[in-house]
Amino acid sequence: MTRPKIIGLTGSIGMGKSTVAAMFAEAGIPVFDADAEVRAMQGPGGELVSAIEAAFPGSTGPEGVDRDRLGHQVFADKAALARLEAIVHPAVAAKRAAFLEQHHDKRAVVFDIPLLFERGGHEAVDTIVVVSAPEAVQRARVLARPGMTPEKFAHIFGLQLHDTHKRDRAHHVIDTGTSLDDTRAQVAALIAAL
Ligand SMILES: CC(C)(COP(=O)(O)OP(=O)(O)OC[C@H]1O[C@@H](n2cnc3c(N)ncnc32)[C@H](O)[C@@H]1O)[C@@H](O)C(=O)NCCC(=O)NCCS
Ligand SMILES: Nc1ncnc2c1ncn2[C@@H]1O[C@H](COP(=O)(O)OP(=O)(O)OP(=O)(O)O)[C@@H](O)[C@H]1O
Repeated sequence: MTRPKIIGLTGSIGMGKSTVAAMFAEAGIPVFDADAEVRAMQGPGGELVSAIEAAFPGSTGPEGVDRDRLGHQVFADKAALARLEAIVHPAVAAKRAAFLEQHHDKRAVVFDIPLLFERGGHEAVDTIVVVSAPEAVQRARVLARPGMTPEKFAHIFGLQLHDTHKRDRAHHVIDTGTSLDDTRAQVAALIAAL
């Protein structure tokens, strides 16, 4: 059976992955958004809410998981983060398989996966695209987000494979340190080349 070419899209915090994923979607390529799937499953009535409440008592409410609160708890505690990942990642993998099934007749799809290198999965894609920007740009973008602090950024930064290593292992790098138009042109050129 033929299947679509799978483009694995990844990049560290604030590098512009979601923005670039939206550019692929605009170009007509279906995008599996791992973060969005997680948010939906953690949202009101979401399928992971009760398992997360059981593992992290008090972390959920009528609106589902309180992500800010849970984030503060797990980003500074590797064992707690591993427990959360053990709940979340198998559910994401199931959604990804269903997405692939749904788009089995397409020529290409994008898997937007923040932790593609860190948690494996890069073997399961046909080509790896890393979004990257200078560290100062990354830092400025992230610190401009509501609720972000230098400490939280430092914790998350330390949990992720360094951008240099991601770029070394990429088949293609999209530079987001420039203008949005320039980035969109890079995405268009990449789609044409693939
Ligand atoms: C802990 C949670 C609730 C915090 O949510 P919050 O909205 O505050 O942060 P957000 O999800 O936007 O993440 C902020 C940054 O941290 C990164 N990040 C998220 N989870 C992880 C992780 N397990 N390891 C390393 N970095 C991570 C994201 O890629 C992003 O760059 C949420 O990140 C979560 O449920 N994480 C576990 C699931 C997971 O691994 N998701 C990412 C891949 S699917
Ligand atoms: N050339 C560019 N390419 C991509 N993003 C850009 C560019 N110039 C500015 N930005 C801005 O940088 C921010 C990147 O955020 P985005 O949510 O896409 O990052 P992310 O890598 O998905 O983050 P996270 O991993 O934390 O979820 C956006 O606010 C976007 O508008």
